[in-house]
Amino acid sequence: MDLEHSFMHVLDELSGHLEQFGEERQGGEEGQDDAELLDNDFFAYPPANMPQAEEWEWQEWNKPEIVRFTTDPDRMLADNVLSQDQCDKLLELTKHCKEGDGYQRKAPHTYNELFEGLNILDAAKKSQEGEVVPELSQLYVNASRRSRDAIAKEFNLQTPLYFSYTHLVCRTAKDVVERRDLSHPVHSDNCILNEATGECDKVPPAYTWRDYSAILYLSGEFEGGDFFYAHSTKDLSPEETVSPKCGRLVAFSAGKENMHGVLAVTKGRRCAVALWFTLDPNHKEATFSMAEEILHEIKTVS
Ligand SMILES: O=C(O)CCC(=O)C(=O)O
Ligand SMILES: [Fe+2]
Repeated sequence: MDLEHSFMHVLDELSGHLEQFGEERQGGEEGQDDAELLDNDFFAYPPANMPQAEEWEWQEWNKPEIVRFTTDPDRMLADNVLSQDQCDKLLELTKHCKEGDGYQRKAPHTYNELFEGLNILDAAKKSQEGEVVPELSQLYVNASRRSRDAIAKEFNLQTPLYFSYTHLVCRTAKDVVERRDLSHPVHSDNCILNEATGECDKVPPAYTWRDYSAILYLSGEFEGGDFFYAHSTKDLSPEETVSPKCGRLVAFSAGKENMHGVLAVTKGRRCAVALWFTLDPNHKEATFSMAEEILHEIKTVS
């Protein structure tokens, strides 16, 4: 076992034991200093008094790198959250995305691109029906959890961060020569912007319970499609742009302090896992646990 793997092994054990609160931690590889491992580890989060993931397959995962903390404490960016192989597998899963999925109301996306999605429960159900290899849906779950844990740790959250909606999405350029539109107009994820006044009202039909948002990108093999933060609710021009690439996670608090959008995807297909989180247990995504249960059942039966 190399160092990275033995390290992950120790954490694997640890996560299992933390789950049963108060239980003594066991094991650790011979010759390694546990305290040091914990100090150095990106995933010493969540602390013992918070809910832990049930089955967490650490071994496959690289250690992510926080590459940039902008001057804004409400924003983070991490690379290496997924390996190339994991991105490729999730891209394989995007073949099951459905056009327009996830938007009952008028979708905000441009007509000049095809928008497709697959939510976490539909992915698990497809595995149950034998349409999708279970490993792919499990990877979708694990990648989402890993993103959630990274965000909670980096934003130093003291209460649990719950999934509120999880969506594997792709935006594919159509054959349109001149584009002046955005792939996704500037918006906030929990309030409705009134462009005339610059007010962003945190009232229904906005998803007012969303506290944090994240996008985990699966590739950079397309043209256009940069994510950007706008200056403010009154100046929607890009302040800071981020180019998607495999394993890059962008995350931010979901309010008006982080107005954001996506530049036009002018060529190719841009896929990502879009994640929204809440601190309010009443708005916890029930479908996430349902997906986990289905996948657990599949594993137990097979
Ligand atoms: O895909 C992205 O980079 C951002 C998408 C977004 O902001 C959203 O779906 O609310
Ligand atoms: Fe958004």
